[in-house]
Amino acid sequence: MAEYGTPPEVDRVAASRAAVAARRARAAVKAAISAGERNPLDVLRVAGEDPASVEGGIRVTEYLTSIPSIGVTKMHRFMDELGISPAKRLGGLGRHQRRRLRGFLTDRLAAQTGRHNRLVVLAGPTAVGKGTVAGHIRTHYPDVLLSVSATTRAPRPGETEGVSYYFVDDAEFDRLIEAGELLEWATVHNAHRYGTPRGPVEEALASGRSVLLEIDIQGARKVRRAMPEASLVFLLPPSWEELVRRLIGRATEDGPEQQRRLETAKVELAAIDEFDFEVVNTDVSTAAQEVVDLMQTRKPKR
Ligand SMILES: Nc1ncnc2c1ncn2[C@@H]1O[C@H](COP(=O)(O)OP(=O)(O)OP(=O)(O)O)[C@@H](O)[C@H]1O
Ligand SMILES: Nc1nc2c(ncn2[C@@H]2O[C@H](COP(=O)(O)O)[C@@H](O)[C@H]2O)c(=O)[nH]1
Repeated sequence: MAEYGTPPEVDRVAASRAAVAARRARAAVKAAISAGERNPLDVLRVAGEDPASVEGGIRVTEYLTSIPSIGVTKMHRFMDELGISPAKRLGGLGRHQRRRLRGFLTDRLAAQTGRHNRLVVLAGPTAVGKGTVAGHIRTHYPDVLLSVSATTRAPRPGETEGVSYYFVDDAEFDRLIEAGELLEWATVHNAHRYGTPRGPVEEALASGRSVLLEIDIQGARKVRRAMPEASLVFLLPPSWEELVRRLIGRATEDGPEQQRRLETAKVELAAIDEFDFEVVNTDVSTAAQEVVDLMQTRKPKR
């Protein structure tokens, strides 16, 4: 039977039905954005992760005009400013275009709600200095809440319960997950579980305080899903050699664990395009200042 194939008109009917279904699905997403039922930043995230998705098929022009308060005239101006061709679909944007569009919308939504990048996620490869930069912020910028994570790993010498981490056993970590008490959690370096307690973060944000999460990249992705308006900052080392030097110099892991972490670091560095901002940690206080600048109520530098 195979040599007979499908009659061309059957193919045409199937293709036109699929096109109608896709058009309807795109219209439904746009209607949900207009009605405020879907966060435009989340739609952009889905399109970036899967260009073949319904979200990926929406034209940028239609996407912008589905956002309340953006009419056709403003849309054309924004497209010019962002350097995006009117023919582009969300799933076809280059990484710089997607970042520019995301930054533009984050600032715009923040200006409308009066809330500016209050939740900042600091992530990056092992030993780049996330903990050091976050600690500097805790000491020098007391207005910022540095979230204290729960972890199943054992305390290291000098670490304090409730300041460094909440050190819990597996049963308690399971309970936290089941009770919905974690905003995100992940198994890091294939070893221990780490999670962000939801309560303190939500309370601080509700009271207008800025919050900093120092977490791994899987966690950053989960926060992006849960809170699309969060700003994701990727902390970079000045060089790969310096990263290795910092990991070995810290001497908190044995040789095989250092090797495992460096393998993970290579994968993590490849995720940089998913982030809104990059900060190079050459000098701790300069890097900390750059991160804090992203939380200020003025328009941040992108
Ligand atoms: N700007 C810097 N210049 C030189 N050394 C630094 C700098 N920032 C951090 N370090 C050092 O690098 C080492 C790693 O830093 P830190 O433990 O903060 O990294 P991390 O990113 O939190 O690591 P992990 O993800 O593995 O927990 C530490 O010894 C720290 O003192
Ligand atoms: N997803 C999450 N990752 C977290 C959290 N708290 C810390 N971390 C990350 O774990 C590694 C290892 O930390 P270490 O203290 O054992 O060296 C590091 O990359 C942290 O950023 C969290 O709540 N969620």
